Amino acid sequence: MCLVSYQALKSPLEKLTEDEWEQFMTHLNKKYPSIFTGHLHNQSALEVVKNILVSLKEGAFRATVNILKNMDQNELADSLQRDEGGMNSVFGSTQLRGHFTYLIIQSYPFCQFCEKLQHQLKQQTYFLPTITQGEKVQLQNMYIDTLMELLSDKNERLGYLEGVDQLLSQKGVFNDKAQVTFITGDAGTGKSILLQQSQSLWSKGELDTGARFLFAFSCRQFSAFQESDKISLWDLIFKHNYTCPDGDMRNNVVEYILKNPEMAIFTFDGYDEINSNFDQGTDYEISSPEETAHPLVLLKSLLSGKLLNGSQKVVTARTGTEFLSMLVRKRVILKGFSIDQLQKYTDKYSQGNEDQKLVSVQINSNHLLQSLCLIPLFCWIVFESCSQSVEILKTLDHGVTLTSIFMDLVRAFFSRSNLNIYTEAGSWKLRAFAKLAHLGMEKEKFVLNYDHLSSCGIGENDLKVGILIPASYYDNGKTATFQFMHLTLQSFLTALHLVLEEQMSTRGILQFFPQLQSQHFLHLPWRGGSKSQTKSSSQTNEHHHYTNLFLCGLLSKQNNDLQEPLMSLPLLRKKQELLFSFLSDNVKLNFRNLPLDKIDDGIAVRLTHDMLRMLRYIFETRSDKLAKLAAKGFSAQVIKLTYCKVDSFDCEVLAFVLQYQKEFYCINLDNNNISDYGIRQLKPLFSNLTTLRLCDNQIQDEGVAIFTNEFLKYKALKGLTLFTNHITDIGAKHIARIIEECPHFRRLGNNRITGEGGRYLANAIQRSKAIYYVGMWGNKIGDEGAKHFAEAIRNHPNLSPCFQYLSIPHLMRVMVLSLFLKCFITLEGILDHSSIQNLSRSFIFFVCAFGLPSSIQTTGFQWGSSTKTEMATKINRL
Ligand SMILES: Nc1ncnc2c1ncn2[C@@H]1O[C@H](COP(=O)(O)OP(=O)(O)OP(=O)(O)O)[C@@H](O)[C@H]1O
Repeated sequence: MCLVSYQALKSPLEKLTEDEWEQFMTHLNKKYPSIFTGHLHNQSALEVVKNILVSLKEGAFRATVNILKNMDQNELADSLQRDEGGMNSVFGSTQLRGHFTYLIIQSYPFCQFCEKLQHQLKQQTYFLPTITQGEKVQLQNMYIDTLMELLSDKNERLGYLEGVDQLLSQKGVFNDKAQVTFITGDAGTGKSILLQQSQSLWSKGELDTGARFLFAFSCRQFSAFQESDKISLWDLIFKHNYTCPDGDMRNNVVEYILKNPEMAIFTFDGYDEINSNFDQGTDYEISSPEETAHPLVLLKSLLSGKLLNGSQKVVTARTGTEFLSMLVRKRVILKGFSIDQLQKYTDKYSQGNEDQKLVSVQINSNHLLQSLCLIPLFCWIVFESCSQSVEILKTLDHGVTLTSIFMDLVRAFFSRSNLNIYTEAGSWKLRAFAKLAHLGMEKEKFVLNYDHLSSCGIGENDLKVGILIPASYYDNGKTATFQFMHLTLQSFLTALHLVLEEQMSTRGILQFFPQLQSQHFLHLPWRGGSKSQTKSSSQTNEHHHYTNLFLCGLLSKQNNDLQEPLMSLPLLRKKQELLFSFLSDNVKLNFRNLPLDKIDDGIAVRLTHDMLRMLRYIFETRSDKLAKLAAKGFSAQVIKLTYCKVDSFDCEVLAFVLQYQKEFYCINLDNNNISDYGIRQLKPLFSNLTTLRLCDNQIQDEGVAIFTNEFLKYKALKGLTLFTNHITDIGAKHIARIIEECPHFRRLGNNRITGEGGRYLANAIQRSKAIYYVGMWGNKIGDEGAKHFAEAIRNHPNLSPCFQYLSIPHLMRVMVLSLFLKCFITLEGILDHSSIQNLSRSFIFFVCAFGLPSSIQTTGFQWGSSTKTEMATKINRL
């Protein structure tokens, strides 16, 4: 049986000619560079098939079929696919392949460990965390891709990963020499789950890599070691994480990895959680996996490539965590669910369960909740809490806040153990967990032992509440250790401790705000700074930011009913007043006298991500006074929040503060992630908006429909820029209405507008007397759309002779058509060096007929004299 499958893979390859074989090997090596580490040539089909099978296992057939298809060897690919289908149906794929892989393993002893590793990872990654007792949710049933954006080293956006399988592919690599794929994202955007999914894919041979070993670590593990601990890399791997008996097998694996380090992937989850108190000396690194050192030194040496140079590393961290940029090969930013992804998630969650269907309906009908749920963690909390208690479901009707959904989560945990936080026993237990969370947060300890637990009054029995989960696998179960079910839950309970603790000095509640506390930053010397350097608040501990946010929520007057049963009213008032006066001092300090810039749209004030965080604090308090105070600081014509990591929930925050800005103004939100939900939250601001900039923000047609209706109500809109979103012809129809009624410039480049949308827009342009600018590059309006545009600009009072921004092929078409229509246009389009190299004959004829365009604006490329010379040469060659 196994020989059949082996033959099945080998025989089509043997049918390739010599050239085709070379081609096959080139494709294989390009796609899976780590399958062959030595010479590619002169490998027999037997060797190649063995290697493909050992590396890609269950994915071997699919990979070979894809490569054959890419080579246009469709017949061979089809016959291979038929063979695979036949074998699957006759023998059952798992059994057959398992048996076959076993035979292969006999000739590669280290593969026994690979198999073991795969099996272990398969088990480790099988389930998703859940609070519902006894019920386990399979990752593959609940996993939904999130938005995984690729960024360059200069923060330029490079597009999105289409699936987790591409995580280690060449897509988005900007530094081939570096070895770390660095994934960042806000709390709960799914970094750990992304790793879990990629590990699961690897164990099934479905990750786009040929690596044979994957070792997964949680960075928390590194903080659990004592400062004096020293171990070798092999011990860290084989004794602490993945048991491999000493002797032949281990020697074999070690020898193989040493020879082929690129065959090993190391993943490190939660780099932001590394305890900063360790200082191992700036330059101390080791190069031998046999050498013993503190595990943090091992980590540092692995990431820098000093140790096992060439091995692949994947690191996840919260947004804003420092990391030495020269080590980064590829950067991925997780942005949570898109609207469609959220829909898929809620559909999956509510399958077959009536309560959960109700939650889904709630989410769909509550805009604020929808925005919150774009963060997978928050969505998960809402579903989990509501499945525990119908009471909680009812609370979603009222104003939902980040703090309230975490309070619901805690109540859900307690109700699971038939405890109520407002009874004496329940409140006592709640305080104990809150005290433990605070103890850990203060010491940056995320792995806690029995001593810590008992010092806070938590006994073994309390573990069944589920707030704490075992972390002992970090130490092979030798000592029992625990962690909070999610780090954000630890942040929330820490804030709760600050509020409830009577002994705590009132000043003590502000201890995690950077300005009042001696700054306690995450620090590894080689992260790119030194301990002595002063850092901005964005570099402070991310977990403290969440604690502060929850503190603001818990002390909000709106949440009085949450706290009142748990503490004395005078103490609550005292703490509320202190926080209020602290925040208002801060607002005065940070938002008054902000530097102003003069830009095209007027006098601009630029808000930073740190300021946005302060606004989030204010929003969580729901204090109108603070919001008014902050709004005073933005009395400029333009409020700029570009590249500020504004998401749809932040739009509610902005609306809450900017509602007090009564003058007309422009808001620039380019390059954020606000989506249609964000547009909905911004609705209260549209009456005062004269210009709205929303480039690259995941806007779809629904969002366009919302602001179109708003803008048409007030007719104050002058500028609207929307390039690089997901607007289709439906959105174009809405925008056509805006063009007719609010005639100023509109930028619509790089959307999904086709000929039909082109027609709506062109007709609107024709009717609009005052429009003077339309940007359309990067759409697909085609010849049909171009024809309508050419007609529209003929004799147009403002757009002739200035017509702009159609993508190059369309620009050509418009120009040629315009010539026929005898409409003279000035070329002012997107031209870069390569497009000039490829200038079409029609363009050259155009130039011959009319001379060089008088004004050419280019993207990142000036129409300089060398270009003109180049043009002249081309023309002379005609
Ligand atoms: N892609 C996803 N599909 C389905 N559920 C997800 C996904 N990503 C995250 N979740 C849900 O959100 C929860 C939190 O995700 P995760 O722990 O990965 O976030 P994180 O970004 O690592 O957070 P933190 O920075 O706080 O550690 C998961 O336990 C899971 O229930």
